[in-house]
Amino acid sequence: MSNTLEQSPPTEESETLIEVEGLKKYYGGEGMFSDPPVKAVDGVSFEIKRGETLGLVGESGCGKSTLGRTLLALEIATEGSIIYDGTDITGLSGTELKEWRKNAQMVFQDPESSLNDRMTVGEIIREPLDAHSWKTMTDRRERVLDLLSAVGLPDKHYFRYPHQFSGGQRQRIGIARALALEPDFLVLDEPVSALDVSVQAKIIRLLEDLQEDFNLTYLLIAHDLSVVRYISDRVAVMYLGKIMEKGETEEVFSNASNPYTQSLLSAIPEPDPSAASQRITLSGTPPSPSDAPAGCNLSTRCPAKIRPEAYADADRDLWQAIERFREVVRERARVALSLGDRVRRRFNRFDRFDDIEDSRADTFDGVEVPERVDQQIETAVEMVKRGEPMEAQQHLYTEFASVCDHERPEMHEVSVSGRQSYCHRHTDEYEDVEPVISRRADNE
Ligand SMILES: Nc1ncnc2c1ncn2[C@@H]1O[C@H](COP(=O)(O)OP(=O)(O)OP(=O)(O)O)[C@@H](O)[C@H]1O
Repeated sequence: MSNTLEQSPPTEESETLIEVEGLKKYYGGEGMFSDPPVKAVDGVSFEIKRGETLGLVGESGCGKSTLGRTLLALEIATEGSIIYDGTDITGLSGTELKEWRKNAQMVFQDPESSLNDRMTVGEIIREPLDAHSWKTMTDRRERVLDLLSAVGLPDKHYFRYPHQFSGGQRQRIGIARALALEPDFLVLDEPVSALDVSVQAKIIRLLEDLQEDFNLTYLLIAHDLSVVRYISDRVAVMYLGKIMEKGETEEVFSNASNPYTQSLLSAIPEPDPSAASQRITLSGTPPSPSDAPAGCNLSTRCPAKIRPEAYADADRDLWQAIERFREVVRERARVALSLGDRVRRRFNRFDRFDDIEDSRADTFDGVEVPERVDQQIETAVEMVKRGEPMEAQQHLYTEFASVCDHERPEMHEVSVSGRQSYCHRHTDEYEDVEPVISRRADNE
């Protein structure tokens, strides 16, 4: 690589480049009569050290891209701080923000749509330099040529158009453009997931080489856990806007502590079928980020959920049916009743929720239901039928809820290297995650 790409001489630097504290990004919900906000990122804290790669994993919709965009100040944080090299960037605006933006760039998932097909490759890579009036036109042209060579593309591509290239080449162009202003930090948002497997390996190698050459710091967002494991120094696992576990990559992959991480990792196919490990499934579907549970975010699906004393030894199928039924009632409680509904309710003529009987039959089909449970369910069903689903929800909550439903866990340190996990079970008061999950898998 030529001298024009050299970084400025090292100054006295702290080891941490980015420190995020209590960061939230909510969409909507500001108006008095508006729907509740979408809590895409809901209070996350972590740091990224200079020159390292932090992998960010989690199911689709858990808030990874929003977090990445907020770190680049492409979204305005709702709350919390992002200290970048000593400066809180959530307070920047105008020229200060424009100036700061040189430091941090994004590489997008889809090289098909992220490049402007009407511009030549040279213009695409040069655009950020033009926007920042970087040096002279001749310097800019030279820099683009250096960047092309840095990402493994020949000079002759300068005057071609993106549609003339393969997916891998287009991603190289995207990377060159992201590097144009000599950033220290890149958010790589699914940088290889749209590419063929053979091309993926080459792009990953390129990203590694560039990181070393320019001492780059990466946040790597990816759903392919093997890519994350390969390239990341540390990993953060997200679920419904929260970080559930974070720590050194190998530790998280080989010895996860959080029930969510364990479930996510158990879905990776085992290369050696004889060593088949247990698949840990989460029940139900993820709640909406505009209606997250009040306690632990995972409480509606957790395979290691703490149960109230009276149900500690309940059969797994029975417990899952109870949780599912609570979800059914919760859904009914979300339905806004019309004026007519409310009048009918007043005159005991309300029948809109009579189908709750069918839902109950479906949910408990084939499950042996003890009398105590049956009575509680019956009371709740009657309440729902009367048009009082919120009361039914509260009734079930009183009988079946635990600390997981009503209290947010804390981040607990779970290893000597400082790995942290967000779960009530990491306190002395409760049994550890592991034995609970395996006992429940054996159906107790
Ligand atoms: N501009 C927006 N306005 C409203 N809601 C949004 C906006 N952007 C994202 N969301 C919502 O925020 C939540 C998190 O979305 P986000 O794209 O960050 O998740 P993700 O983990 O990156 O998902 P994926 O892996 O599918 O890209 C989703 O429920 C999404 O619908």
